[in-house]
Amino acid sequence: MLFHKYHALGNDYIVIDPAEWPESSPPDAAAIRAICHRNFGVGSDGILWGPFPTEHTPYGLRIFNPDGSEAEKSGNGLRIFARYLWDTHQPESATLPISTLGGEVVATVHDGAARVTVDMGRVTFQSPKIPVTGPDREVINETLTAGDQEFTFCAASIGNPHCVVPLPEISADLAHRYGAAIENHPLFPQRINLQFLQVIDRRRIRIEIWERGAGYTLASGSSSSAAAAVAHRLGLVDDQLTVEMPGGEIEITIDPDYAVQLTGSVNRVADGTIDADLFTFPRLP
Ligand SMILES: N[C@@H](CCC[C@H](N)C(=O)O)C(=O)O
Repeated sequence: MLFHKYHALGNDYIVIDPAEWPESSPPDAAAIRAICHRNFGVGSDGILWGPFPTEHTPYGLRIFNPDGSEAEKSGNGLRIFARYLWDTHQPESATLPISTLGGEVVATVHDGAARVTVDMGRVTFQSPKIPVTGPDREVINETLTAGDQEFTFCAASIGNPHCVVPLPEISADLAHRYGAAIENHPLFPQRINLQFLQVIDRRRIRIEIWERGAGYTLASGSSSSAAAAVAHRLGLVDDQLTVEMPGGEIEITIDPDYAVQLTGSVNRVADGTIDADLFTFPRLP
């Protein structure tokens, strides 16, 4: 059972290639939780299962969170997967069409594979598409209560769902304190990824992230895309900007139709073998 570990700005993923796995289906939720566990497993912010052939591309990808749930899209997961394909599958072109549950995207590997760009698709703020409960509307500057605090938020989807909370100052502590309550808020029937957003200037924002199914992470590509698109929609930033996260920086371009392109580094960490003994531990905390 081979695995390949990469990180994109500290957002780490394990690639499991179906061609190297003993079963034809991906590991089940319990096995995913064990593999991703930071103490009892290999440790990662998720699992990338692919490539497998689809109707439109040889590069099908399924993305799993460390709690065993499946995500529609992941910006850093896609960038890592493109780098994995480049490292191991000898693709004819550095531009790779990849199919996810959240739609088809195109990734481009460049700078000797040190950096990867992904055309993430279009951001929508429309409630049924995210989804957010209540009437059909753009979810801009609404309020929610989490624990002891009321927040003004915007919601967006770029294939997967995001809640963006703009504030004058942000901290990792905010994400840790309110992340789980907002992820599981009744407004969001499929749960949600959360970003606290601080606008530095018209070309730079900072975010702190709480990911659905993963918790606090050092970086997130779809979160960067959603937060940048919200900041642009609110008129606070230009259409080209840098997103600062605890793990590093991503460059974003936003088209007039809110199609988002993101670029940043990807690093290869390790190739290894998962031992069957990992799955025998009776109960993970
Ligand atoms: N780290 C990712 C997002 C992964 C999926 C997310 N947790 C979800 O459930 O939607 C990224 O880089 O976009």
